[in-house]
Amino acid sequence: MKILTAEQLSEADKRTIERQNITSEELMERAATLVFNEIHNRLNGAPIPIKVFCGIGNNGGDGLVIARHLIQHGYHVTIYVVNYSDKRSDDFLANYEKLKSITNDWPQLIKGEDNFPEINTGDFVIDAMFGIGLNRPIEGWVAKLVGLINDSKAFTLAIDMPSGLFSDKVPGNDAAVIEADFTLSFQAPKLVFFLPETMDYVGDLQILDIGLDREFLAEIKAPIHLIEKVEAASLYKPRKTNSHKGDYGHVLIVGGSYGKIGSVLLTATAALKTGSGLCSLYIPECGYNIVQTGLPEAMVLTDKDSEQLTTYPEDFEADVVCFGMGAGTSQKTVGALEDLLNSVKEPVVIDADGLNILSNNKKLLDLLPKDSVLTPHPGELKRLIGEWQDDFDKLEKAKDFSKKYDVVLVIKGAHSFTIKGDEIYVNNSGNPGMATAGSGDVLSGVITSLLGQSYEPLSAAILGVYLHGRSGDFAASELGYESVLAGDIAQNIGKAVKDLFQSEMKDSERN
Ligand SMILES: NC(=O)C1=CN([C@@H]2O[C@H](COP(=O)(O)OP(=O)(O)OC[C@H]3O[C@@H](n4cnc5c(N)ncnc54)[C@H](O)[C@@H]3O)[C@@H](O)[C@H]2O)[C@H](O)CC1
Ligand SMILES: [K+]
Repeated sequence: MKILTAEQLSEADKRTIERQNITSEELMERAATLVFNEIHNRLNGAPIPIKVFCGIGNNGGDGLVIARHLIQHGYHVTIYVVNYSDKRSDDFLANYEKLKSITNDWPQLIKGEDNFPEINTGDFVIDAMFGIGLNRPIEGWVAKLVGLINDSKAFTLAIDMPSGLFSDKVPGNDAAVIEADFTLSFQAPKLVFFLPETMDYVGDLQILDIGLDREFLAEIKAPIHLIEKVEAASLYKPRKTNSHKGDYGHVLIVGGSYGKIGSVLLTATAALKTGSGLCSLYIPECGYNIVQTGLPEAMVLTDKDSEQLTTYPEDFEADVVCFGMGAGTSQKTVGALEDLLNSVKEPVVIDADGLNILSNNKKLLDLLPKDSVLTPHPGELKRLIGEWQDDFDKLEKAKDFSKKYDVVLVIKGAHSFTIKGDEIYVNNSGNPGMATAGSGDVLSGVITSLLGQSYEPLSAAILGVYLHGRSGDFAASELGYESVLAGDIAQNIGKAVKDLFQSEMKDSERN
């Protein structure tokens, strides 16, 4: 799904009005009615106090439409007009008028702190103050009202965007932003819903298809995509009936050191579970028995050093090589990576200590084969690309890095970001149970396996990240977040692959 900017959405709005020959008021009615349906489906007539806070623009107009439908269906609704300006939009005014025919309870006008209502924890708050039209931080008494809503701990549903959140920048420290429990957003997700600095304001997210012009949406150039099941499934390459293990790649996993042999075991397990035909490991001698016992399906070669990697087996023929997990950063292991990069011409996967070695020896970056996949977590990324001011700046620096070294970057996080040049793919599978030791080693194994199975590097990264998250979702639905171990993620890869072609999951599997 394309992630769009506020400008692109406003343009889509205009085109829709032209091409569908409808008024903007009709579009607002359509969008806000969909929101009402979602609320009604969930509340099912419950007599809880609903407080709708409407701005004076079109986000406020949406709020008025939602309130009208709620009142008509017998809900206990109080409407507040947050009068931060007297310049009301036409569609706001039209819907303000429409209220007259259905209720005698006129909206309460808030012009300052004196008009603030009491908000109780048990209230249901609808935030329709600002949407994509916010163009400067919320200030003064409106900011205080945002604080009052947040402090109330009332369940808060944000319409289109939590008020105070911009679509294209991170709000400053101490900025007033609604901390929504749920956000119902129109037509396309906005980037800030997925960035570490802003995602917490959004709560649970649902995108409503409000029927904006299909042709326009299909044509519009969007360098940022949200990756969900359909997008992941479109990358998948089915297996041929008439095939053998040689068709699915031979991966070589290079890593491990004394006390950290488990990492390579996890990577190798994940590679085999993702479908690699053959899996070999190159590890220090101390890991030989551990790997041979723990994973009989894998083949093992050992370095002459018993505790760390010092060389790379140059004439070993593998389809893809992965380097780094548990390897340590000793000078001898730097030499091993240098040997590897001097002998391998196909894209490699570099993770963990492999990334730390690259950060400490920047000249090695120039040896990376084109389209190699690097999978840093934020700490490793900082060492690679330097400090950033905020998440938008981070993405710019990451894009520059990807272009400079011609590599695919996977920035791991709650929503992992896969970056190649100017293209960004935001992953939407996974859960907090996956924040556990070895989870990244499993991811490297999945991506390496896909590369070995002839997936293009970018596709291998995007699909690998999605499958890894989805495997974690299956593990968490069975075990609970706290009990998910990295090995459980690897054990569920098969379910994640099968699930690519199954329709929506049952509620019991949802996290
Ligand atoms: N795009 C769609 O698919 C649809 C969107 N709808 C809704 O419309 C809003 C956007 O409405 P708009 O009137 O452009 O902006 P807002 O309501 O977000 O803001 C109103 C107005 O406020 C001024 N302003 C901006 N920042 C501040 C500030 N800090 N303090 C005071 N005033 C401020 C500015 O002039 C804005 O124009 C979208 O989010 C949807 O909810 C349609 O209803 C359906 C289709
Ligand atoms: K809002």
